[in-house]
Amino acid sequence: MIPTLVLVGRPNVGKSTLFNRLTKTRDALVADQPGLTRDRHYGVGRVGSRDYLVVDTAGFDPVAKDGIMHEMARQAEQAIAEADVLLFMVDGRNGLTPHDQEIANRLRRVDRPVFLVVNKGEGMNRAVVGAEFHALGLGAPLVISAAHGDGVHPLLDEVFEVLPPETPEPEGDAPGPRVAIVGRPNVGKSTLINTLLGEERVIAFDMPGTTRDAISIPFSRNGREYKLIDTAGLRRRGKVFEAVEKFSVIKTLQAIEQANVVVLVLDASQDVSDQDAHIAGFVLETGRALVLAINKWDSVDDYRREQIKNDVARKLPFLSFARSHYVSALKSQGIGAVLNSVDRAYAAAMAKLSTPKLTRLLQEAVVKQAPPKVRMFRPKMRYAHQGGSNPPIIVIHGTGLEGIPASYTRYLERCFMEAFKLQGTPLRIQFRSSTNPYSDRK
Ligand SMILES: Nc1nc2c(ncn2[C@@H]2O[C@H](COP(=O)(O)OP(=O)(O)OP(=O)(O)O)[C@@H](O)[C@H]2O)c(=O)[nH]1
Ligand SMILES: Nc1nc2c(ncn2[C@@H]2O[C@H](COP(=O)(O)OP(=O)(O)OP(=O)(O)O)[C@@H](O)[C@H]2O)c(=O)[nH]1
Repeated sequence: MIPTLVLVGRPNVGKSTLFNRLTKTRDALVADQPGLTRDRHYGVGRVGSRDYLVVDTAGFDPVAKDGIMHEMARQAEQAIAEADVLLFMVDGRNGLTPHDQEIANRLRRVDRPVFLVVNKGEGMNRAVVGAEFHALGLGAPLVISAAHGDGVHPLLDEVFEVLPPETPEPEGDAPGPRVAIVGRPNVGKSTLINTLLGEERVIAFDMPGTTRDAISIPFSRNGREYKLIDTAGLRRRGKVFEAVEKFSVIKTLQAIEQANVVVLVLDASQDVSDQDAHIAGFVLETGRALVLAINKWDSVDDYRREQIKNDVARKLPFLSFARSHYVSALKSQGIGAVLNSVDRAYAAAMAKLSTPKLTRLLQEAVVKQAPPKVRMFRPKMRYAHQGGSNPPIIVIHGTGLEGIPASYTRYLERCFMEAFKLQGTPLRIQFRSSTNPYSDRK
């Protein structure tokens, strides 16, 4: 399971600066997508081969009793409860404040590793800056500069030191794609899961009391196998499944990370909300294959149906690669079609793209439309090969590729998607430029 790092600290200590730095690595993989707004509080990052989730609990105030501050505190509490590691940030220039003390008191009761991170330490003597924070009783202060990046890698090294080593995917246990059913509260996820699992043969199911970070539930339908990733701690009660935990953004994001294919459930009776858009944006960032299920179709009239179709197209334009289905989880309508699209999206996500075909398509695409000149030079693309699956990654080699605009990258994406008929998965293009223009002339 992807580990979760949660940033806490009073306002202005530099949490969002560190958040941006910790999530920059993976962001860079997603070409600028029109309409995509990122959730500034949840992100993914990678160091070496390890992925992690980062949560910024901006505005966390442990003493707020009501109002918006109270609501934010509640969310921060949930994040703290679900964290694998807490990064408690303080401001090395401002020194220790009573507010820091309060947060420290709260964090001392947490049974998870807490790292005391002293920010804004650039150009200062680390031992001196850190000294007064020893008094917080949260271990040795780690002095960093989030703005400049100093000390951030050593911090991550220490974090990964205390985390359990990466467990390989439990492959081989059951065949078929891992599917995550996600969406904001009340859109009908549990109903959909019950429709899927209730009717179908559930091959095996772990009963209560099993591990916290289980579990995928294998099931089969029409002779095909799937593994449903459990986002809410499902428990079987009689014939139906019940979620033991309430909606959790962190669990949702972890499920997306673990999935091969995500089914994003939207509620046809409601407009697309920021929360829908943020979950959708996260799916795109992780590169998972995607199917849209617009649920509660039974409850809306024709006028509303047109409205919601337009709303989805307008607010989630970056999901146009995914197939949409209009379903009723309650009445079990349209569910088979969703699973057919899951199969297709999975096949596309895992497609094998041959080097000769990729290179030929690349050359054809360039002939049809050459990349724009960057300063004086026209980028030269020589060949392409596949660099990964789920999402398929196409690596293009050549010279002068650094300045290729996102719009041209999207043009190439479209060419490849059409030629290989890749429906339901995003595609990533990476450029490898040789600095020496002669080096790859054989
Ligand atoms: N000198 C210095 N300033 C920094 C550093 N990191 C952040 N800052 C500055 O500190 C201020 C607050 O940074 P933010 O990242 O917005 O702080 P925050 O903790 O997210 O604040 P809230 O969103 O209010 O919770 C900004 O003006 C940053 O430019 C650093 O490493 N050194
Ligand atoms: N009319 C109609 N109602 C539905 C449909 N699917 C779900 N509902 C209703 O929507 C409500 C929420 O459904 P849930 O399945 O609990 O939604 P959820 O997304 O799991 O909600 P959380 O557990 O809060 O995340 C319930 O009252 C369902 O009966 C549908 O296809 N049509």
